[in-house]
Amino acid sequence: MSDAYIALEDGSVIEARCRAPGRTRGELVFTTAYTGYEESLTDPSYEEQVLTFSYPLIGNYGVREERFESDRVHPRAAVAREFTDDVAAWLSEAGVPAIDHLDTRELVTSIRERGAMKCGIAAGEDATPEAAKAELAECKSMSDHIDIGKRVTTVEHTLYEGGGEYSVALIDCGAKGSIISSLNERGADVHVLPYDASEADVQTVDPDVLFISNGPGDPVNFPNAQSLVETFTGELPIAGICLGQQIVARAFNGETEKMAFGHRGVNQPVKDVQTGQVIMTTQNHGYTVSDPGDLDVTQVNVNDDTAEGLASDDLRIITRQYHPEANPGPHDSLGFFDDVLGLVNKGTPVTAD
Ligand SMILES: NC(=O)CC[C@H](N)C(=O)O
Repeated sequence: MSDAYIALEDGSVIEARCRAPGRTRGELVFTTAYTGYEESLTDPSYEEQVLTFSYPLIGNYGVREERFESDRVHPRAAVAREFTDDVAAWLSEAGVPAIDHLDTRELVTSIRERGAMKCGIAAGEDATPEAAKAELAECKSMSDHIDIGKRVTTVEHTLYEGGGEYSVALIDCGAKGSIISSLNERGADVHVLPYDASEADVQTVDPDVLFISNGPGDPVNFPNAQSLVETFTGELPIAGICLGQQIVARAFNGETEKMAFGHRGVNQPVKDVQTGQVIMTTQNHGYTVSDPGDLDVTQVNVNDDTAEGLASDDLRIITRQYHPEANPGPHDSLGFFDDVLGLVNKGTPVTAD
């Protein structure tokens, strides 16, 4: 008798071992990253998702809080071939179900073939296949989580000081901590503002840059951040990462769409359209910019040609679909933060009339 089950949208129910008990549901996604489980498990972009690690052994270098990207675990559950006791204890304490001892190669293959699926999990002494199926029956699609921003944003304006050379207003749609520290390290004070901050809230901090963070779910569900971009275009340089790129694109008449299974890993090759240079990037997204609207596509994914970087030189706008802050992952793209702050000294654009 197993003590854990995961029920998938394709009708299958897979037996597993309980490593942290509980019942839950979410969109089943996978990451191919072989390191960085602490960063991924605390990345707010995974809210409402169940994270499967394709790398088989998760936890082999322990659990250290200084590597966390936020103050809590965000995926609703975690799945691996084998979790170490450290990770199992951490997730148990956090109240986040974890299951292992299942064939994650098979699971990842079926996500690749069918696309990200809804799933239900039951783990613990009283777990049954029926309980996992009952969770699945309650699972909403990612786009239907219309209030997802509220669950991951800061409640109030918080200042992270970085020396005061620049001032950045970061609209927190579920920001990773290392975006803040990457800006702090370059001399920028970062004012983290709630995802529903008003135009006046932004004006109050008198920023040099408006920055839209990463975050979970469908960019359609972040209309306030989109209207801030529309309001401050031309007035301030604007930057965005991941969900931030998608929101900025939508503000410029662009479109976003859901991908089959998304990009989640630390070895996604990205090519700069102008220079032809390829860098390795960290990614975690299930939506993509299908139409850049009035912005230029400056970088593309080498595997599938999707938009990885957008810009408008005149309007001082620069975004990335991948995670330049890495954590986990290669540091090829840290220069993005220098480029963003470099926009400040370019001065206000001359508007054509
Ligand atoms: N990391 C992110 O910001 C994720 C963006 C968005 N939630 C997506 O899945 O595409």
